[in-house]
Amino acid sequence: MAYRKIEEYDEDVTTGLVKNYQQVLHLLGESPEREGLLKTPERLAKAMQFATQGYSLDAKAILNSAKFHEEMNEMIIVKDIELYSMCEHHMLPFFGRAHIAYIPNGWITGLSKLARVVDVFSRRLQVQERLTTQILDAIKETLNPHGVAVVIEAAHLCMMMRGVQKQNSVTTTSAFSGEFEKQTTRNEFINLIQADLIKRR
Ligand SMILES: Nc1nc2c(ncn2[C@@H]2O[C@H](COP(=O)(O)OP(=O)(O)OP(=O)(O)O)[C@@H](O)[C@H]2O)c(=O)[nH]1
Ligand SMILES: [Zn+2]
Repeated sequence: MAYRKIEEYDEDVTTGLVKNYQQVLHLLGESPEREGLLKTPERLAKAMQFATQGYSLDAKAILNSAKFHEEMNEMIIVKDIELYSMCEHHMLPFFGRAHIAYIPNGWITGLSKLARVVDVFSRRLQVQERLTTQILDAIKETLNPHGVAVVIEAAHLCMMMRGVQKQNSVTTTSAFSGEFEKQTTRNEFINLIQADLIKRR
């Protein structure tokens, strides 16, 4: 199933998580019975299922669901796709933006599908490096383009609110295939994602 309505939370998973989160609250010195916390285990159970729904989504099915034949051989870029993921080491959020480009080879996909693929792989326990290559591989394997480029810039809460406590560091990861392994193509992509052609808010 390519799409899943997020209202459909798994009852068994929710029940299991609720029990465990009650215990977590207790171990952290809280009273799960106090008014403000009564529904917190259930809310958290649903929030975590939302944040990990990517496991049940199929990136290739999503890209294939709007795959069109088109003779176009220029670079297509969708940039500034916001993403929220969780690092697999601390289960704390990391968030930022993905920039994706590909050069078609007879097939294009719906632009929104590229953003959906970012969600499919973000909504899991991740490291930023793997997130970057998984997005690239899904596009490469589905569209067989002349090349794919993915750049992700993100801030990691595990480096901000705890641990090394650096508030301003940004991590950039990139993955390139095919034509984007050439310096000139890569530079064109980098220049275009840095350009502000449309004035934003
Ligand atoms: N490569 C990579 N590392 C990440 C990512 N997210 C978090 N980390 C790092 O995972 C590492 C885990 O290191 P450990 O030493 O096992 O954990 P820790 O004792 O909590 O480390 P500190 O965060 O340095 O306090 C840390 O250096 C994190 O910054 C990611 O997306 N990619
Ligand atoms: Zn972390």
